[in-house]
Amino acid sequence: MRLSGRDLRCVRGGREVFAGLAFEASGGEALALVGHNGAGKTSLLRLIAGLLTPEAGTITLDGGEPDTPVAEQAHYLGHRDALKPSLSVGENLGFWRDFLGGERTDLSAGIKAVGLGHAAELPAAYLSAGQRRRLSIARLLVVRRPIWLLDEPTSALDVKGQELFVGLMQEHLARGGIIVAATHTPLGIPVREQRIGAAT
Ligand SMILES: Nc1ncnc2c1ncn2[C@@H]1O[C@H](COP(=O)(O)OP(=O)(O)OP(=O)(O)O)[C@@H](O)[C@H]1O
Repeated sequence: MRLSGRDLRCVRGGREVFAGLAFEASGGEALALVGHNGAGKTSLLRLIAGLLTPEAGTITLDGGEPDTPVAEQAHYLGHRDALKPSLSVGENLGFWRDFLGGERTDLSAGIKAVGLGHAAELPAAYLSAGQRRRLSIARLLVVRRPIWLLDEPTSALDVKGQELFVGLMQEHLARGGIIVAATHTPLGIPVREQRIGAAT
């Protein structure tokens, strides 16, 4: 499997963020997008996730589902944890599983995998920042998609949470998955760096 972008141009608020951008990531590989604040790392993740439309260029996934858009073969873990505060941890995860079209599998394994087994019944409104992030990460586990798009994924995670997430990323890569991450800090796994924008 290979995810690639060719000659991508991104414009936001009438301003060109980048142009002529190319990238490539193969199955089992993690690509770390690096660059200064405002260089366009989040914008590139959002282009791949189908949340922004490129002004030019193409994004393709060779070896994926040919009739399914790339965006629907990717998970996007953004800055904000999209949770419904009045729903419990388990209900939030169930909502996402159904929304993302996953099979109606047991959610408890996903909840336990991110260390939230003790909080499954708790409303999301009561979760700490790190717990919210853990719940968002559980989404990646309950619906399997080959591409993980991660925007500063370890922010808010404590050391234990970071170690746990490293293990989950390693498992994803070992299954032939692809990770593209925007990060200012090391991810904790081997990565290939892709610079966005000029070095400063
Ligand atoms: N909704 C928006 N409307 C207009 N411009 C935007 C919008 N969102 C982002 N931008 C601009 O697009 C540019 C790229 O932003 P982006 O968030 O992709 O950068 P980044 O490399 O992820 O930065 P950081 O390291 O600070 O997270 C910035 O100049 C930003 O101001």
